[in-house]
Amino acid sequence: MGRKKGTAKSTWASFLKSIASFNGDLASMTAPPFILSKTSLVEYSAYWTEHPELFVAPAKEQDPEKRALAVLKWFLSTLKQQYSSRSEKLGSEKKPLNPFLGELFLGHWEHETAGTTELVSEQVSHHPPVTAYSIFNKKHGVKLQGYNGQKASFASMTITVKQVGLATLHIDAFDEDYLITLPALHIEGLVYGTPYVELERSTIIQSSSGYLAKIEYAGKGWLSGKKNCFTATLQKTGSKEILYTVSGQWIDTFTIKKGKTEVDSFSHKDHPTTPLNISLLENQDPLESRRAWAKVAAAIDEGDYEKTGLEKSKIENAQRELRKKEKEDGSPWEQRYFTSKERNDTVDKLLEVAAKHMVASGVSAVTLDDPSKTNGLWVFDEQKYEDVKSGKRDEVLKAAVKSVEE
Ligand SMILES: CCC(=O)OC[C@H](C)CC[C@H]1O[C@H]2C[C@H]3[C@@H]4CC=C5C[C@@H](O)CC[C@]5(C)[C@H]4CC[C@]3(C)[C@H]2[C@@H]1C
Repeated sequence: MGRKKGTAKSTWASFLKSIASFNGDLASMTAPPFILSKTSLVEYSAYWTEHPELFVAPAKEQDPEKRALAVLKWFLSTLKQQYSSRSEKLGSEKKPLNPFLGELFLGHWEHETAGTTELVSEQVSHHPPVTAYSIFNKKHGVKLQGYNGQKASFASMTITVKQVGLATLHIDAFDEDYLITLPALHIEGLVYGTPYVELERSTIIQSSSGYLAKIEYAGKGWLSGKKNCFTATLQKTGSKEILYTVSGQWIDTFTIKKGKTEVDSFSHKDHPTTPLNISLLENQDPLESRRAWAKVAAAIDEGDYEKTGLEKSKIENAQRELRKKEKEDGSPWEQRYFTSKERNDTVDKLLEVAAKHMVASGVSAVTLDDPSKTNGLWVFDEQKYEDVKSGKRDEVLKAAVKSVEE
């Protein structure tokens, strides 16, 4: 794009000055055009399963300890795509498009051994922005669902992001659940104009079968001056005995040890990701992300930032009109695939076991998000999903789409 180095430097410098007056709402930041990504945040749910073979591996483990280890290995394999794939593909972290309420991202992965893995991702809240997702592989009976939002702050030239939300994995064959908490992150490299994500503090995976994994994240100058490092341990509920330790870089290679013996390792260069299949734009529902943002994406590709702004404000104004109308009619927007609940006994039970286990096994507490304090828990509604598929909700959906398209 026709951007002279000089202008970029000055726009980036004025951008950094603007962040200093940051109010915590990432979406409201007007980032300079070259940092804008044409990808909407609603697409980020796909990063959980770009290695479907690892996602379904736990369902094949008869031994509960090895199953818990397989879940930890899958989780660790998702971090590179989640937090570093833009830097890798685009040269730096980018600012995603801020999804509108009801925005959808639907797709599926086809893998020779894992079979079909389906993705449903929906922007269930706009103020504050919350994305909910359900990813399931029927052949192996593995289901992941979760939701996330972000609380951001800015200090000493660094944007720090605390993630709000959580994920739960269910393995049908063993009727087993895993609670997964989300890492905090900060954006490094802002001053140099090449921002990238560094994860921080720690997260846990607590299984209903009584295994607790804890992952501690660290950046440069911690392990060996390398960035994006972590160490992880797997323990049995209440026991101080460490069953496995995992360490390395989540953007590259990590090894799994039982005591001093290396029993497994994972390296991204040996594990290419499986591409996600999504429908052609003309076959997509008007609320599907890439169809809805097509004009904005084209303007960003052309480097025509004026047109980008114009097309973006068209979508944003239509949304504001819609909210106003819903308020007048007293008919608030209805989420298509997800329902908000105050409590969910699976999550409550796992949060309780995790908290007890961390005390009993001397694991220093991590921030266990109590869902009720984070504007409710968003759960995938299988009935809503089947009704949409069977066409039972066509009338409702047509009305919703019509209101957006007007
Ligand atoms: C807003 C100021 C601005 O544009 O600064 C420019 C810089 C690109 C830094 C801010 C943006 O950095 C992006 C990184 C995004 C997170 C990356 C991965 C995930 C994991 C996923 O499962 C959930 C979403 C999450 C947490 C992304 C949230 C949004 C982040 C922080 C983008 C920032 C706007």
